[in-house]
Amino acid sequence: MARLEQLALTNFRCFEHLNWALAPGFNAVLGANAAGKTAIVEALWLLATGRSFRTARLNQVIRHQQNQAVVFAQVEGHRLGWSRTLQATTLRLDGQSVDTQAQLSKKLPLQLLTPESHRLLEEGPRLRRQYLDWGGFYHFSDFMAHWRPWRRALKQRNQALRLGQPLQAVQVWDGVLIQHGAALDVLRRAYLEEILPPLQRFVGALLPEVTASLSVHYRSGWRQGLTLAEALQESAPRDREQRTTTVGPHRADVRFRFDGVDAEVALSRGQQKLFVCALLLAQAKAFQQRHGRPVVMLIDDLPAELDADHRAHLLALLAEQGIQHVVTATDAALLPGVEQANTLQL
Ligand SMILES: Nc1ncnc2c1ncn2[C@@H]1O[C@H](COP(=O)(O)OP(=O)(O)OP(=O)(O)O)[C@@H](O)[C@H]1O
Repeated sequence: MARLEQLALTNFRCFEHLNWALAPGFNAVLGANAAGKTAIVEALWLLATGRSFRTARLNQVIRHQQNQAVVFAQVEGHRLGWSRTLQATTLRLDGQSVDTQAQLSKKLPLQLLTPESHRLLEEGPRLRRQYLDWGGFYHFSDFMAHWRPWRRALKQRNQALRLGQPLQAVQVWDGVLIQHGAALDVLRRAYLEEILPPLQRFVGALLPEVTASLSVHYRSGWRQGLTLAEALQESAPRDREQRTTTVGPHRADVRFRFDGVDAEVALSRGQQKLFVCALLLAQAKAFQQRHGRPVVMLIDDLPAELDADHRAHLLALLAEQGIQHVVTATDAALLPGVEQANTLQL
């Protein structure tokens, strides 16, 4: 069972030292405002993804007047470490330095729900692509073998366009871009097809009052009916004019509709949050089916915008799916079933 066993923080945000042993199921973090609940969720997310959902400037996580923040976790016996000095980030796995974030991410499949999670539906496609690529990364062993060269080629091509280099210097990247970009598109489509049945089931369970039928609309990032090669050919004059690559998997999107109406319009804010839960649970299910072990789910400020019944329902679903979860709240009374949880009181 995928299990986060221990978390230790040193000079991370408001914590000088924190050491917490986690339980396999329900873990609750309780504390007043500014006690550091979100900091705990942030630390785990940093370890698993290399990114903070609060800031792009990672130095901010270093405790004031200190010069290094360290996050350590034990996951299924593996020791994962992330540390940040004012100059650099260092990653460690089982005592050895590692070069890529992906090596840590593979060991700690985390999902995150925060009071901002409805942005997945409301904002532009970037977060929805991240959602898709979280899936691709864990679901297909060759995903990174396509993603890395594709991303590098895209960066170089955009650089050539930005510098106004001759057509030849731009198109020299097209072969790699097309080969790996088209492969990514196939994987993203395949992943969506796989998560649709569990998504429909979880929507039924969490939003029983919604009778409208759900449909998923994927867009590759280039005009339908064209291959990526044809689309790049067609967009060449526009790319030169805009000095960037205007078509490709970096422009992909996926939209969710209920009876043809976009989810962010058809659903209330609370329902949107539950729908995002269903999206995460569908991924968790696909992960479990593929790897035979569950993900770990982080829920920061569960009470925000969910009423008591829906909170209870969501927690029951997580328990039923065998998903280890870390849930924060200001008050124990807001977390149904908290008596059975492993609780960290800040
Ligand atoms: N680099 C830092 N060094 C020291 N303290 C910090 C640092 N960054 C943030 N803090 C403090 O850490 C505290 C914890 O904030 P955090 O947002 O994690 O708390 P929280 O329990 O999630 O609060 P809320 O319930 O209000 O969302 C805040 O008081 C903040 O000012």
